[in-house]
Amino acid sequence: MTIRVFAPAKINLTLHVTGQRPDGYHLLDSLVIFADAGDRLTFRPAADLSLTVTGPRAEGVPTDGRNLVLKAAALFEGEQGAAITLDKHLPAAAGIGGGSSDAAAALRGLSALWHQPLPDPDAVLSLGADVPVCLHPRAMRMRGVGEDILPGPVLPDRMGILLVNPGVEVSTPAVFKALSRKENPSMPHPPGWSSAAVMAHWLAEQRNDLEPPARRLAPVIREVLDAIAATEGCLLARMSGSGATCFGLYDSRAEAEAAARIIAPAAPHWWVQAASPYSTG
Ligand SMILES: C[C@@](CO)(OP(=O)(O)O)[C@H](O)COP(=O)(O)OP(=O)(O)OC[C@H]1O[C@@H](n2ccc(N)nc2=O)[C@H](O)[C@@H]1O
Ligand SMILES: Nc1ncnc2c1ncn2[C@@H]1O[C@H](COP(=O)(O)OP(=O)(O)O)[C@@H](O)[C@H]1O
Repeated sequence: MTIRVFAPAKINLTLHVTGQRPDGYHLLDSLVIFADAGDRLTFRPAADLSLTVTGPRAEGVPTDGRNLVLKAAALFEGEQGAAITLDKHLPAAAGIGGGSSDAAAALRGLSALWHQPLPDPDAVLSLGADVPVCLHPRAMRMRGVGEDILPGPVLPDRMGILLVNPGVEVSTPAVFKALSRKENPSMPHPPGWSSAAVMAHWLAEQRNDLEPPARRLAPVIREVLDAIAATEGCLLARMSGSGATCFGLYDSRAEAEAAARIIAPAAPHWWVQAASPYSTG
């Protein structure tokens, strides 16, 4: 028996930082979607627990107990075996939740393999603020420090996404620390949208509050945003999470793919990926 779980890239279409808790964690209000670009995990029965990391973005990803996949496995009752393979396609520490999405995929895969319920919500949150939302890979509104999640709006039938990462790792705590103003307005209720253009118009009124501090720490983010914004048909260019990955929105996947064909050869060291929204339905 082999269980396969896809771990899609997370995109913060908006990221409003609305306050800070006494323990230092920030309060967020974020519209999150997922892309059909991501990592692939397989789970097979085995006497011992093991993790093998493969794929084009495997380099530098920990294979020991620091890997969020093994941290997720440790939340289940008892010591059980599984041979886990993580086929890594997403850049790490990139603001698109690669590790968090892997952790959520591991929770789902091991729950099925071991016939155990998912760990309780506090345990899931202890893996990372992004892990609860990654357990529900569809349009979601995320609040609190990441634990308060509810279904988001229905996305337009047709839209294209471009993801671009300049290969610079940005530390999430460092970006939060560099944020000058912690109390910013929350996001209005996201309505449904009839098209990607109408959606982008609404999103343009919203913000990623982590973009200015991330740009100060990694000025190349400005170049990435400019490159995306200059492509034909780009409706919105913004950074995701704490960066440095930025996204572009387009009316169709074909337009996102055309933009990727412009940017990739001009910046061979950047990770450039066209995608569509991912949804488990
Ligand atoms: C900023 C976001 C937005 O979706 O995305 P990424 O840039 O990581 O993709 C997330 O909140 C990140 O989630 P995640 O990466 O799981 O965070 P954690 O491991 O729990 O926390 C890393 C560090 O970020 C800071 N942190 C994180 C979440 C939060 N609500 N407030 C914070 O201040 C803390 O300094 C914490 O030590
Ligand atoms: N499965 C994993 N994939 C990627 N990084 C991981 C994984 N498990 C642990 N890590 C560690 O987590 C850190 C943050 O990775 P990631 O979740 O991809 O970033 P972000 O939170 O910015 O989206 C990395 O620096 C890496 O060392």
